[in-house]
Amino acid sequence: MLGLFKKFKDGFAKTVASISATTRGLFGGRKIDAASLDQLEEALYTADFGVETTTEILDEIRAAYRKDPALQGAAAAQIGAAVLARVLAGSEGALPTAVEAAAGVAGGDAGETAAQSAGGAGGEGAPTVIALIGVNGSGKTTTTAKLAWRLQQEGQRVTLAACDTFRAAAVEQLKSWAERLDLDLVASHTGADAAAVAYDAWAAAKARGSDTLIVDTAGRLHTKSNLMEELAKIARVLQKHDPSAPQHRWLVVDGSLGSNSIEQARVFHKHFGLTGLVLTKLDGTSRGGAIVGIWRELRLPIYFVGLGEQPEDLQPFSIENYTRALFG
Ligand SMILES: Nc1nc2c(ncn2[C@@H]2O[C@H](COP(=O)(O)OP(=O)(O)OP(=O)(O)O)[C@@H](O)[C@H]2O)c(=O)[nH]1
Repeated sequence: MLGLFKKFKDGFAKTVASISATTRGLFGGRKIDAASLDQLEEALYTADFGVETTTEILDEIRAAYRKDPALQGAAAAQIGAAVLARVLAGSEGALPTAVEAAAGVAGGDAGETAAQSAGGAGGEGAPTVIALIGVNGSGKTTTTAKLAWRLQQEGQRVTLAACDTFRAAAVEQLKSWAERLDLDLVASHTGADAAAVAYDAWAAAKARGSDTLIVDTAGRLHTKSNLMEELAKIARVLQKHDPSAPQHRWLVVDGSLGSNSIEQARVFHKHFGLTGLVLTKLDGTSRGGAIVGIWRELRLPIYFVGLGEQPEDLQPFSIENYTRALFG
C-alpha cells in the first residue's frame, strides 16, 4: 500500500508543489494565519480545483480557525483532505475482478448503465469489452497497453483491438506494446474499417477465452459528428456478438488540460453514453485539482489515472491516496 501511495505522491508532485510552494506555513505544521489561508485559496485555484471546491475547503478551514485561532497547519490540511474526500465520495471506479465478473458481481460504478447489468462484465464465456475513446493524443493507445498489462498481472487473459485505423502509426504503436508486454492483439491496416476490426477482435477474444477485450479507438475531436458516428458503429457491431457490449465506455482525458476537458467529456457523454473516465498525464501537470471539477460536474467514475509513461504508472484512482498526496 505504501508503494502505491508513493506512486500517487510522486505522480502528483507538480500539483502538490503548486499548492505547497505558496502555503509552506500551512503544510509545515506551524500555526496558520489569515495570510496563509489567502495563499492556500490562490494555490487551489491555480491547481484547478475550481470555485466550488476551493470555497468549500476554505470555508471549513476558516470556520475552524475562527473557533480556534491557534489552529495548526497540519490540522487545517486535515480539514482540507476531509472536504476533498467528501466531495469525491463515489468517484472511484472499480472493475470487477475476473472471478467476480464470472459470478456477475457488480463493480464500483456510481452511474451504472443498462449495458452493465451483468456487473460490467460480458455474458457467460464472453469477454468484457472496454472501449477507450477520446480526442487525439489524450493517451488512449498508451492507456490500452498499460491497462492490458495491469489486468494481465491480475491474472486476466486480455485481447487488444487496434481500432485506431486512422492515425498511421497507431497500429504499429500498439503492436510494439503488445510484443513488449506479450499481449494478444487483433489488428488490420491503416485505413481499415475500425468496426470490422472490433468485430473480428471480439470473436478472437472469445475463441481465446479472454476475460477482457480492450478496444483502442482513433482520436477524434468531439466537434466532428461523423467521427462520433464511427464510435457508435463500433458499439453496434460489437452488440451483434453481445448485446451488452461494450460494457465499459471510458473517455481518456488528458488531465493536464484541467477544467478545459469538461466540455469534451460532456459532448462524448452525450453521444456515446460514457461509463467512466481515465485521466492521463497527471504527472506532468500542476493542474491535478481538475479531477474534482470533472467528477463534480459529470459524476462519471474515475477508473484509472496515468501518472507516468511506464506500464505500472497507470493506477486505480484512489480518493485516499489522492487526498493524502495533496494534503499530506
Ligand atoms: N507523462 C505521461 N505521458 C503520457 C501518459 N499517458 C500517455 N502519455 C503520453 O502521451 C502521448 C500520447 O499518447 P497516445 O497513447 O499515443 O495517445 P492517443 O490518444 O492514442 O493518440 P491518437 O491516436 O492520436 O488519438 C504519448 O507520448 C504517451 O507516452 C501519462 O500518464 N503520463
